[in-house]
Amino acid sequence: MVLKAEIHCHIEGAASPDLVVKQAQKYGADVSGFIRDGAFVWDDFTSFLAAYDQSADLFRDEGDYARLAETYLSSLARDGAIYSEFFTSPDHAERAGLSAAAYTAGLAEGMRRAKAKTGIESRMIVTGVRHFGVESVEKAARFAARCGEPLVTGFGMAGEERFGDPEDYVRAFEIAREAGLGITVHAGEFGGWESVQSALDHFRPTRIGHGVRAIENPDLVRRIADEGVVLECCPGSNIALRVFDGFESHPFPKLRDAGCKVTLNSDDPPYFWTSLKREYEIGRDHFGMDDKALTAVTRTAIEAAYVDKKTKAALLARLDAVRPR
Ligand SMILES: Nc1ncnc2[nH]cnc12
Ligand SMILES: [Zn+2]
Repeated sequence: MVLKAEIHCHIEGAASPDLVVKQAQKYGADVSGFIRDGAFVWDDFTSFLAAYDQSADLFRDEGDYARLAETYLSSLARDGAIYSEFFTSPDHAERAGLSAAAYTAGLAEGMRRAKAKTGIESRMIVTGVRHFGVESVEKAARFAARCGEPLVTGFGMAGEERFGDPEDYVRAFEIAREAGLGITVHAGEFGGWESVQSALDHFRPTRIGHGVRAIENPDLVRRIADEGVVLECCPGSNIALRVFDGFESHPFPKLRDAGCKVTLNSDDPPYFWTSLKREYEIGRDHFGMDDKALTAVTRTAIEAAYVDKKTKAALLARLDAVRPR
C-alpha cells in the first residue's frame, strides 16, 4: 500500500453522517434538513456550508471532539496514512457552546488515542472563517498563538475567499507568524488566480489551500513553482463543488508538470463522497500517477508539514523504509 499523508482536511467536515446522526440522538436534534438516506444534502457552496455548520453544531463537549478526532484519524490510518494535519475552527466550537481551549483539548485527546492505537502522527491548524469577519479571524489567530497546546502548529483561514478585503486580515496572519506557527490560506478555489496572488502577497503562506485556479495565469504558476509554495489540492472536493467540470479538466497534472509542489487531500470527505484513499485513487485513475508518483506526493506533504524536525525526519524515514531511493 502507498503510504499517505494529508495536510488539508477540516475536522468538522470529516464527521460522517452516521456519527452526526449519533450526535443528534445524543442532543435530541433533528437532522432531516441536512442528512437524508445516510448522506449530507447540499447543492452548492452556500448550502454545503450550511449543512457543515449544522453538523458542527452537534459536537458540543470535549468528549464529542475527542471521539471525532479519534474516529477520523483511525480511519485514515487504516487507509495507509502516517500523518494528518487537520483544520480546527474554534468559532464553530464556540457557536456550539464550547470554549476554544476545551475544544482543542478534546481534539488533542482524540489525537493521542488514535496515535496510541494506530501510530498515526497528527497536528492541528487553527483556522479563522473569512466570512465570519476580521475580528473573529484575529481572535482565532490570538488563540492559536497563545493556547499552549503543542499539537497546534499552524494557522489558516477558510470560508468564503471572495469575502472582505485581504489587507484587513494581514494582522491575524502576522500574529500567528510571530508565534512561530505555519501559515496556510484557502485561495483559488472559488476565487480566480487574482485571489491566489493576493493571498501570496498579503499573507506570505508556505502553502495554499486549493490554489488550483492559479492555472488561469502562467506567470503565477511559475511564481508558485519558483517560490516552492505547496498546493493543498483537493480534486474530489473541486469536482463535487463544480469548480471544474470533471477530472479530465482538473489542473492538478498541469500544475505538477509545471513544477509546482502538489499534494492530495480530502477537504471535507463525506460531503464530497471522498476519502484520502479515494484522492490517491483519483491520482492513479485520472492523473496517470503510479506508486512512485503517489509516494512523491506523500513526501511533498510531509516536507511541507508544520511539524518539528525530529518528527518530520521520522516520518520521512518511514516513507523511505517502504520505497528506498
Ligand atoms: N472547501 C472549503 N472551502 C472553503 N472553506 C471551507 N470550509 C470547509 N470546507 C471548505
Ligand atoms: Zn478546505
